[in-house]
Amino acid sequence: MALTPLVYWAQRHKEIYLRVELTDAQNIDVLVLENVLRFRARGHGAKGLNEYCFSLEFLSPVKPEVSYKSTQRQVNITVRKEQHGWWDRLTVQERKPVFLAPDFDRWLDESDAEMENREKFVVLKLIANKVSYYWIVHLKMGYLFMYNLVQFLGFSWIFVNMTVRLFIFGQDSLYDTFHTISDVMFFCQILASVEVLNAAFGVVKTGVVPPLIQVVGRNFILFIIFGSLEEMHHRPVVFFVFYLWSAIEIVRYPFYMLGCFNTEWKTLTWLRYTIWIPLYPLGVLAEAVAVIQSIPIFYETKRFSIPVPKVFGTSINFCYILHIYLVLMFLGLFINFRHLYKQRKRRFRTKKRKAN
Ligand SMILES: CCCCCCCCCCCCC/C=C/C(=O)SCCNC(=O)CCNC(=O)[C@H](O)C(C)(C)COP(=O)(O)OP(=O)(O)OC[C@H]1O[C@@H](n2cnc3c(N)ncnc32)[C@H](O)[C@@H]1OP(=O)(O)O
Repeated sequence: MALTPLVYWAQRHKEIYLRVELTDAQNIDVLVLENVLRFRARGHGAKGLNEYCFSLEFLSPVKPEVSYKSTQRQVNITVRKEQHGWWDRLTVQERKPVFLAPDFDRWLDESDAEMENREKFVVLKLIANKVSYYWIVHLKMGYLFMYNLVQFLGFSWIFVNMTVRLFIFGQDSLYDTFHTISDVMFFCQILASVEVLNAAFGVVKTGVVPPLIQVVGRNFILFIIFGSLEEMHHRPVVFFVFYLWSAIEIVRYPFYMLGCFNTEWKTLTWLRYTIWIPLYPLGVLAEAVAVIQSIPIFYETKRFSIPVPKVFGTSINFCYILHIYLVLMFLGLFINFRHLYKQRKRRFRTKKRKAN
């Protein structure tokens, strides 16, 4: 006659765990049919080596798929509940079968189980946060690296091209800079607007005003003063402005590229935070010369003149706006010069502290 083994049980919100006390169990047969679990196996139980079996009709619906694992000491069975929830007891009949007892090794009451679930949830959330943080950091790094690489290639092309042409054609090269370089310069400067967005959205750790001044300032010169006035295209001032702009960028962008990998090359860092000292005032001076040279052209051609109501005259000549812009340029130079000076001090102070 088949005997009944001792069975211990515990539950979670999603599962039922059964531990059948049978050592070296063989020919195990477990199945769930119409919410009734039937177990049969041969092994060493309370009555020695024998055929053991039992059946349990569950309190609430369970999934028909059942999984079990046999170890030397016991058979562990897991049954999944059809609906997540906490059961008052295991079986339909109120009286507990005599072979069934709580598994105190795994026993949790409802609130403990909820706590366990919550802990699991918190751990999973932490893992998910870590994974998404990892992806965000790597995406940001990849994006910044590609951006800086493209700018570096663009400005290197400009700088090398202008230098080679200067060596080959000498002074003559100063007169056709716009025609040979402007397309790439337009591309790089339009792209540079991204730097304002990077600062605004916290992609890089810097204020919005310095890049905004730089982008607005340069694009004003490029599009309004050079781009819109054919008369300016052949002026040597274009050469000086483009050369000064690209001279700093072929240092700045590789510095950022290394920064994306938390790497630095001391000489490059020094150059990035030093050569702006002569280059920035020279650059703004060259831009001011360009603006001053463009004033008579705007005055004569009346280009971009702003129409006003008749009582004030016919229009405001754009050259008056340029006078105001000249003042703004030196204000902008002052703001960015101070910003870069602070960045330089911060950079070299931290370096010194790290060295100590
Ligand atoms: C409000 C509008 C008003 C308009 C008025 C217009 C007036 C215009 C007047 C002025 C016109 C100026 C025109 C420009 C002329 C010239 O350029 S002349 C040539 C010489 N120029 C220069 O030397 C300036 C070069 N430009 C710059 O240095 C910058 O553009 C800057 C905005 C002036 C300063 O850059 P900033 O990002 O603030 O400083 P950093 O120290 O370099 O960076 C801070 C941190 O951010 C990280 N970072 C920044 N950008 C990137 C990036 N692209 N990729 C990766 N990381 C980046 C950087 O690594 C720093 O991080 P930490 O290292 O952790 O500190």
